[in-house]
Amino acid sequence: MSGLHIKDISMRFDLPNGGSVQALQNVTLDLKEGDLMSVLGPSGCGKTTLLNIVAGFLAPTEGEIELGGKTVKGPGAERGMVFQQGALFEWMSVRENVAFGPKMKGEKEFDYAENVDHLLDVVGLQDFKEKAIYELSGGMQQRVALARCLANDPDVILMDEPLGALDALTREKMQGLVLKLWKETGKTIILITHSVEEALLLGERLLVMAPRPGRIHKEYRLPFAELGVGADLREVKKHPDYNSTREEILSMIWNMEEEIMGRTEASV
Ligand SMILES: Nc1ncnc2c1ncn2[C@@H]1O[C@H](COP(=O)(O)OP(=O)(O)OP(=O)(O)O)[C@@H](O)[C@H]1O
Repeated sequence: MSGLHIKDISMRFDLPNGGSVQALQNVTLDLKEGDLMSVLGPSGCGKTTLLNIVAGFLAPTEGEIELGGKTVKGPGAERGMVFQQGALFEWMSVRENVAFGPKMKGEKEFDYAENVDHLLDVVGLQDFKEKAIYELSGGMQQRVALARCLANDPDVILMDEPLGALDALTREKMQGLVLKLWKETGKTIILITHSVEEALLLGERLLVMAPRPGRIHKEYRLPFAELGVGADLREVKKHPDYNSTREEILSMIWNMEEEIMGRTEASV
């Protein structure tokens, strides 16, 4: 893969009442192989729309996505998606869920079985391979979702609030796992989150988006993801720049939301 290029993307949704919503306007972004980017921004700033366009689920009104020199024209195995709730196959075992992609590609079990076992070990599910999905906790289900995504060996992993439904402790453990997977696999990862703390920890690049129209507001390059690999994330949060960057971003998003509220109240 020679990089992911988001080239001057705009997205307008036409509404049934004849109006329209400009969900994204002129978004341009280049990611190189192995980049870990988190995306933050107030509700409605187009984060999910952007991810869906990169995934190929939506075609932009203007602009294009290029991955490895090829224009994205729809979904493809080189882009894996992890959702907030695992979107797993409830009736299959953990192992069957992870093996699903390679099986659908027509690979022989003999060829993929070892990798599936390895991935389940990597995400810490070695003792749960034969369990049914409904027997697992939310955190474990997200581990399955990560392993299932990796089993397809995508170049780019797109995560839409992957840890948003988890309790605080499980979420912290999973943040460590995301960092470990990023380092060990060298995949390019884009992760949407509503948590400023999570965005700081899981973004060596952190993108703040602004709404109406959805656009890039500011990008940060941060040391915390690199420092967090294999480390205690609570220690990373003691870095002298962590709190100041968090406060800066919180104020930025707070001000955007105040502005939206002001506009909404003025228009009532
Ligand atoms: N299918 C659609 N039809 C009409 N409008 C849409 C559609 N999808 C998204 N929008 C609008 O586009 C804008 C961006 O939505 P999007 O879901 O991408 O934002 P977001 O930043 O992911 O929000 P949130 O943080 O609340 O999930 C919003 O105003 C939303 O209402």
